[in-house]
Amino acid sequence: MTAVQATGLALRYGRTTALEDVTFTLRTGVTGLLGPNGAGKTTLLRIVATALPADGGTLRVFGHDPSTPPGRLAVRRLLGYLPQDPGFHPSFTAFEFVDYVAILKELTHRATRHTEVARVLSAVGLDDRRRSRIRTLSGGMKQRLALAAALVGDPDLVILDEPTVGLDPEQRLRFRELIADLGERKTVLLSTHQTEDVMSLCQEVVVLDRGRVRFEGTPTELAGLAAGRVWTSAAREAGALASWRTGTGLHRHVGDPPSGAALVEPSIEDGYLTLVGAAAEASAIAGGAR
Ligand SMILES: Nc1ncnc2c1ncn2[C@@H]1O[C@H](COP(=O)(O)OP(=O)(O)OP(=O)(O)O)[C@@H](O)[C@H]1O
Repeated sequence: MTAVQATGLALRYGRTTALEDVTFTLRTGVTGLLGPNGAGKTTLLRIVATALPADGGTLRVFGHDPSTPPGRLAVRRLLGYLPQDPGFHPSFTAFEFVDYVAILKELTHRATRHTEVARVLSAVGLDDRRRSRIRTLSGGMKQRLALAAALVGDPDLVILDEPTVGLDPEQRLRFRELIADLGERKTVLLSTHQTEDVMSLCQEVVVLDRGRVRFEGTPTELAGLAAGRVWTSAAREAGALASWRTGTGLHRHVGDPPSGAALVEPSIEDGYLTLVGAAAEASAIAGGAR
């Protein structure tokens, strides 16, 4: 079932074009949103989460149109959103904060609501900190608290803006399990800079670059963009789109391989670099030609 259909979305901040002609579809499962800094990911998530109206294009969330007040309300009832900078009241306890969000989400029956708040706090591993004041929590704990708030009420669409930032490896693993389970039943849109998150969690991936969709497909298809374009060698090679020294001491390169290069299996990161690196190179050439 189509959960979100975005067609030709556009948004400008003054003279900055943040999004242009953005079209994509989300269904049940986890979709990763990748893109360089400033690509427009947060802007897009805010639009889908009804926190920001688009300047152009159409958006349907479970058939509702968020550009109308009743449509917006209907979408908000089905939505959980973890923004990039969640605002916390530092003197609330963890429990009070999630309980407050649950009230806003119209969970009016006190006992049922409290059971639900306890459920999501437990799901993010904050059982033992439920009575702690938010100001006493670590950065990673606050991130998990924001995730709990996004999950309260079991929403059908969950939008997560860089949810793994600040999580330690164990918590990241736990987060992936939680989101993978959620993706069995719900629609999850997840913005991240971690290609590992995409590899281990996402059935679909959308790559944004400079406000435009550069790719929409599966993680395997994204990796496939770099097929025949990744190689290793003992020394750095100047002609590659991207090169880095790996832990083994070998240099890994993405780009046009020289003849006889030792080709290796591409990863999602290689596919992403092929896409974004090629676009950056093309715009540099276009800029240079002017
Ligand atoms: N409130 C704003 N006013 C003016 N320009 C903005 C505003 N918010 C974002 N921008 C600009 O819009 C573009 C897209 O920004 P956005 O935050 O959506 O990107 P992003 O992909 O989420 O980046 P990051 O990965 O760094 O979080 C950037 O050029 C940014 O500078």
